Amino acid sequence: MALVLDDITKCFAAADGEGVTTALEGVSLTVERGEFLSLVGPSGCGKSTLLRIIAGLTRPTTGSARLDGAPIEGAGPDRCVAFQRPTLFPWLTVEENVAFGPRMRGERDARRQEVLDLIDLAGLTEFRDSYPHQLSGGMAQRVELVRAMVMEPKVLLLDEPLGALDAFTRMNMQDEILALWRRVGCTAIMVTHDVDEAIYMGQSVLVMAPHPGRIVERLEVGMDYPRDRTAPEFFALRSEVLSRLDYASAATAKGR
Ligand SMILES: Nc1ncnc2c1ncn2[C@@H]1O[C@H](COP(=O)(O)OP(=O)(O)OP(=O)(O)O)[C@@H](O)[C@H]1O
Repeated sequence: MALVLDDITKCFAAADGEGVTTALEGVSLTVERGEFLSLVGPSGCGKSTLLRIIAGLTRPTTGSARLDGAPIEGAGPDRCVAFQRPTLFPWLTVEENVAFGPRMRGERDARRQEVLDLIDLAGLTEFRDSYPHQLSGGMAQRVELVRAMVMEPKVLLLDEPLGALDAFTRMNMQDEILALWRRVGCTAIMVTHDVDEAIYMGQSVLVMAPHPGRIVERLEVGMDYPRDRTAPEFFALRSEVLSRLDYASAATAKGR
């Protein structure tokens, strides 16, 4: 079974109060269980709207979204979102933040070892008793990810999770996210503005265009992990994604 989006359209009232913004039109997509999909496209092409529909935070205007055959009708513990700006509870320690979900489910004691293991895997054991304000941006982002993963979601939605980090931390975090993804075995869908990151991490890269928001192309990466960013296949794929994005940017200019 899989995540299946079927001919989704999403319209909003336009910001000027007149007319309609078609954030998504005719979006059909199947993501197999355990797959890692990267999503790239110019600003306004509907990436976040697509994630929000999968998360169940927004309903499509027409079309349907299903996970393992069941319609997505609202938020649920089988889908977790990790945001660019960590949304940690400032009054809880790292361990308490990660254990928050299990605690709410009445599983705090039963899942304690899992919580500690994930904290360890994210390299945060030393900071288990620290508070969010004592962490660097990269560490806080790792806690955000681990906090989502400990819920063992079927689908992990990553909305530009590394956008706020410096280039060096970002590259390390890409490897850490991949390690966590493999460990948890969930489906991952990640929005990014960074083409290299999309290719380095995703098994496929979905390129979108705006006006109306739609899928232009789905490119299979077909390289083993860990990927070599300097390999000729990597360069070739980057050119391919960039040329599709050029097409998408031309659509942006036309829509303005
Ligand atoms: N709640 C809303 N009300 C009205 N219009 C909206 C709403 N949410 C999104 N839109 C519009 O839908 C379109 C797609 O927005 P969305 O945020 O999904 O794009 P995006 O690709 O994630 O952009 P970015 O890369 O800048 O985050 C945009 O034109 C946006 O203005």
